[in-house]
Amino acid sequence: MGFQTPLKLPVIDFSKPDLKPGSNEWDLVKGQVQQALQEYGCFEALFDKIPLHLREAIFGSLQELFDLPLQAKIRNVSNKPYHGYVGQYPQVPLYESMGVDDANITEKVEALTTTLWPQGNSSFSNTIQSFSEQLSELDQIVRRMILESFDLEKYMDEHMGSTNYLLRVMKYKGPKTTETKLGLHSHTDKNIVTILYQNEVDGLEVLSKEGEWINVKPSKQSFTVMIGESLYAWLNGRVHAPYHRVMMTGDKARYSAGLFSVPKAGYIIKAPDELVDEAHPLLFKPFDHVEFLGFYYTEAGQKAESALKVFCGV
Ligand SMILES: O=C(O)CCC(=O)C(=O)O
Ligand SMILES: [Fe+2]
Repeated sequence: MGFQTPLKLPVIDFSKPDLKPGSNEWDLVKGQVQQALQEYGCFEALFDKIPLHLREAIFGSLQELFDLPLQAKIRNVSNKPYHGYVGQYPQVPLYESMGVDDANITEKVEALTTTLWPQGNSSFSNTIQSFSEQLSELDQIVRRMILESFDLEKYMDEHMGSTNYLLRVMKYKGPKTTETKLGLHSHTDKNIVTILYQNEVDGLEVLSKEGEWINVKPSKQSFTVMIGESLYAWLNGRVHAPYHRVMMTGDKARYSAGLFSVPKAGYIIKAPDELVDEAHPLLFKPFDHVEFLGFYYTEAGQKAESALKVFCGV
């Protein structure tokens, strides 16, 4: 029995100062992105555009938020599942999360902040908004690179304009045991691109195509970029949307923040003709993401191995 090196996600550096569309640097990184997304659907991104003080402030804000009394947290309600406050679920007792819709838009974040803190909390709203806005730049760089990789430049404006940003922030209590406990069950994301940022407590695991769980151990400067099923469908299967889960040990709480680019209601996700041919038959009929989510959260949707296939598979 040989010693096996644990699998690791690819690391891609977006910190180069001359990372501009058309530059050699850009094309180099673009190739790495395409390869990582075909193989893993996920990679670790070094991205230094978010100042250190903001990266540190985000965890203070998360702690302050989750320390609020339950009566305050449940005031954040949403008609979309997982966009409001989620917690106290018996299946995942360690997990708690709060969604901030349109987290890059000041007025939206301020309105939610006032719901949670009627007296206001400008440091919270500023931190959440700035973090989301600055991180959305990485989402846009990655998506621009993906579209270029598949020669889909002509869809760039439509694609970029078809999404909103949801910031979902998470707290996983430490289970205070030595054995590992489930923090968040295995799932694929349903959106376009997800970018995760976490405190020093690891726990995220991503399933490789070969069926092995990869422990994600990002550095302090790193973000984890992951493909969701809506992008997988739009690209007619050209990139992978990986299963992932959170497993917790020890007594320290894990805080994480995920910036999700989410297709707008009413926008029909339809694979471009350029990506459909004999070798690549159409995988999914055109669909509305919000209608798909509606199905995903029904009993049939939760039971299905692939809710998307059941909902609109060809
Ligand atoms: O907390 C994490 O790192 C992962 C969260 C996640 O997978 C999700 O919210 O979809
Ligand atoms: Fe996820």
